[in-house]
Amino acid sequence: MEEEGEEERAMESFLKWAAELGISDSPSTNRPQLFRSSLGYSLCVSHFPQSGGRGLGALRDLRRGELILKVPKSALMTSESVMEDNHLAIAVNRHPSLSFAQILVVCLLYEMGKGKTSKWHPYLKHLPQAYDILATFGEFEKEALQLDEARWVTEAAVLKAKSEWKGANGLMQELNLKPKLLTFKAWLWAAATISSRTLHIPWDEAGCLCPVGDLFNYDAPGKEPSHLEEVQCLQPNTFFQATILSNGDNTTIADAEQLDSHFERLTDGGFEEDVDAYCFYARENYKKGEQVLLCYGTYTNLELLEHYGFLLPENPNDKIFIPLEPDIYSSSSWSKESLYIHHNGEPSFSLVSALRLWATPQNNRRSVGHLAYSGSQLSSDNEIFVMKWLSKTCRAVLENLPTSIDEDMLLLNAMDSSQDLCTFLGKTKLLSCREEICAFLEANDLQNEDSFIDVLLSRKARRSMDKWKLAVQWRVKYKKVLTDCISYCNEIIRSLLRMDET
Ligand SMILES: C[S@@+](CC[C@H](N)C(=O)[O-])C[C@H]1O[C@@H](n2cnc3c(N)ncnc32)[C@H](O)[C@@H]1O
Repeated sequence: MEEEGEEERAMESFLKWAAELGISDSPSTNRPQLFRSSLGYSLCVSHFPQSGGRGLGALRDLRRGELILKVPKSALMTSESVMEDNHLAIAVNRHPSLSFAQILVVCLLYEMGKGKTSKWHPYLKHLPQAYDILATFGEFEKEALQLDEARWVTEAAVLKAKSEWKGANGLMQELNLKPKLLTFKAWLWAAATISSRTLHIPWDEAGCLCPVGDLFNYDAPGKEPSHLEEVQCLQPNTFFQATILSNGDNTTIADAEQLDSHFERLTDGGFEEDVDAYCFYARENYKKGEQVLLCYGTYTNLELLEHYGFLLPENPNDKIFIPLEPDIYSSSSWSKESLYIHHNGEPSFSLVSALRLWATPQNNRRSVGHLAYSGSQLSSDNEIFVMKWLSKTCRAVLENLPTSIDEDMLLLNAMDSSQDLCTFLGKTKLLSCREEICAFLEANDLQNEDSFIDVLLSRKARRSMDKWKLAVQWRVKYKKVLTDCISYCNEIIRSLLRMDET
């Protein structure tokens, strides 16, 4: 309780600091609460346990397209703004081979090293202490992903982080960073902060850290109405419209064009040169109390895990890849990346087309190519062969995995309902994934029976379990897509056989 009160007070002082920098969720520049808090008119900081934890809630009904938050350029933490510190700028310039991202990581660590004297101290204090992006996964959590595709992505992420850290080491030594800030652990923390919190800016490909603006949790794209609906939906009194229409006669073509270009970026947000600020707009209508979300981009669940350390239970942009024979890739001109299965189990247009061609005798492929590329079935026999092959391949992948969806679900249940290690071990005693549980204990130095006396998990073990849980959630989603694909194929086979009979 006391802790909560303290957290609230700390957040209040952060929002007051943000207001002093001109960050505001109100269109009016002379509202009474100015300099008291940057929020309070449209948004408030709240907790949403099911979708992202700390986030921003609507303080009133919000209309799609309405400006809800503005963060002036001077409040953004970018490499450029941190390098106003001459000592840092001179040192960075001596290392021209570093990437934009490496420079921003060093800037963040450098600023952390300043402690209370940093201009951004109130902001830095509120950053998460730990992250779950794939680069932070250890061997155990990587193995728990079970699928090669995911293990490779994890391995590559870890290697990339290590090599970027090593590459920036010379600069960090020159800057005399405290030993704690020179470690790979500190680098991973800063790199994960950059990966999961930066917003796009036109002048630096590493992006910017945006106080308050980085409190929006993620919503997947894909359900926005068309532009036409957007126009109808906008209220004439929104701050956004007031800003552009105040420039003059709203019937001029120039204004109409300006309006069009504004519609392009209406949902979510972006840096706007004309107001020299990052502006955020409501991406849909929100009722008072609902969480206001931001779309960071289009990501599969594996990409969300890689860059942001979470996944969506229902992700309309999820896709999975299955192992395909080399002949399949070479029998058509579809790219490898286009041959996947959608989140709902339907094979992609290109995958079906490629399989139809591959299942056609080589000497006939030329004559049916135009049909296959336009998405037509080639024949009932060809279609049944393709669907049977796809269903068999999905089943083989499922059978080769060490655990079933049901076992994974039991494991997830045990994780969710156990407060301590003894309970967890009791609940998982009869599960067939004993090997995996032993690997968790080993990875966290918990094999010794004595460690069970201390029933509460160490911080390290709790962090490992959080990542383990994400890995299991990811593999369950993968397996569900395979199962749905098998059902989809079987349904098509059944309907084709019925048609053949009649
Ligand atoms: C830009 S921050 C958003 C604010 C963040 N929740 C905080 O407390 O600072 C992005 C991070 O929030 C979390 N997050 C955002 N959207 C989420 C969602 N829909 N489900 C679960 N976690 C989410 C992830 O940890 C992600 O890396």
